[in-house]
Amino acid sequence: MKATSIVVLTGAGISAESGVATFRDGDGLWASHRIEDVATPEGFARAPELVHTFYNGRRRELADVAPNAAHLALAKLEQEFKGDFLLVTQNIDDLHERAGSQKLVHMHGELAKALCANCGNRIACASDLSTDDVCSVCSTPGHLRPDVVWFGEFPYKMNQIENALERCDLFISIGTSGNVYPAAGFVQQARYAGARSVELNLEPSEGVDYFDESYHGPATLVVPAFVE
Ligand SMILES: CC(C)NC(=O)[C@H](Cc1c[nH]c2ccccc12)NC(=O)[C@H](CCCC/N=C(/NCCC(=O)O)S[C@H]1O[C@H](COP(=O)(O)OP(=O)(O)OC[C@H]2O[C@@H](n3cnc4c(N)ncnc43)[C@H](O)[C@@H]2O)[C@@H](O)[C@H]1O)NC(=O)OCc1ccccc1
Repeated sequence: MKATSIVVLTGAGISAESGVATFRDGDGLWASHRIEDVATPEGFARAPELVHTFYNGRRRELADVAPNAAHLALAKLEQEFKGDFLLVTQNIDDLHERAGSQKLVHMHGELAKALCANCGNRIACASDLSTDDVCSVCSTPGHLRPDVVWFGEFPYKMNQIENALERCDLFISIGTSGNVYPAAGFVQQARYAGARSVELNLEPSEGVDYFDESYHGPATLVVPAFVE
């Protein structure tokens, strides 16, 4: 792999063949749920039970899915690549970790964690959350929420991500539709830094014209083919 510093961005498409729903495909999450109700702080304030049901369901599903060849190919690339490497995922599932990825940031949070909206305490979360749950630090009930970034909220690890984008000479975007910012703007930031940009996706994304190269097909085929 002719590169000295790589940034990889992944979206729901990389987990689709593992059986994790995407957002915008026909049977995607946004086809059966309103973003305003389940993925905004306002929605959580209005009807926290509805939000807990949405994320509890997605957390339970993780027990029935496993990393696929695309997740495994990225973990192998990370291990073998001698240069700087950062995997930035928009996904809140834990399939990258289970595939062995370590140089990984979840810019939109993780289902495997809960956050107290009152005191900011973070805890590991492997079971359902409810409004009866009490924070072990501030001992107040009803403030524990999924540790995910909702619309209108600031994504996580943005400084680390932007530093890596400024340094990278290869930017690879996998399984994302390029609809949601700031992630959808990373390709421009990488190009501005002089990086070669590559899209690996089932179909052309919203931002396909920003990429130097694009290879379209199922992630389990195009990702191993590109990184090996
Ligand atoms: C709708 C959109 C227009 N709105 C936004 O972008 C908003 C507002 C906004 C900010 N800046 C803007 C600029 C212009 C316009 C709007 C904005 N952004 C925000 O609110 C963000 C916070 C957004 C985070 C929201 N939370 C998510 N997820 C966590 C929760 C949860 O998971 O429930 S977003 C969620 O949807 C996003 C899109 O999903 P994708 O992963 O791309 O999935 P999708 O289904 O859309 O596409 C799947 C793709 O895979 C492909 N595919 C399918 N199967 C396969 C397959 N088998 N193989 C390969 N590919 C496949 C398909 O072809 C498709 O292309 C992901 O980010 C995902 O995490 N916060 C913020 O901006 O803070 C301030 C700021 C500004 C600048 C700099 C710093 C801070």
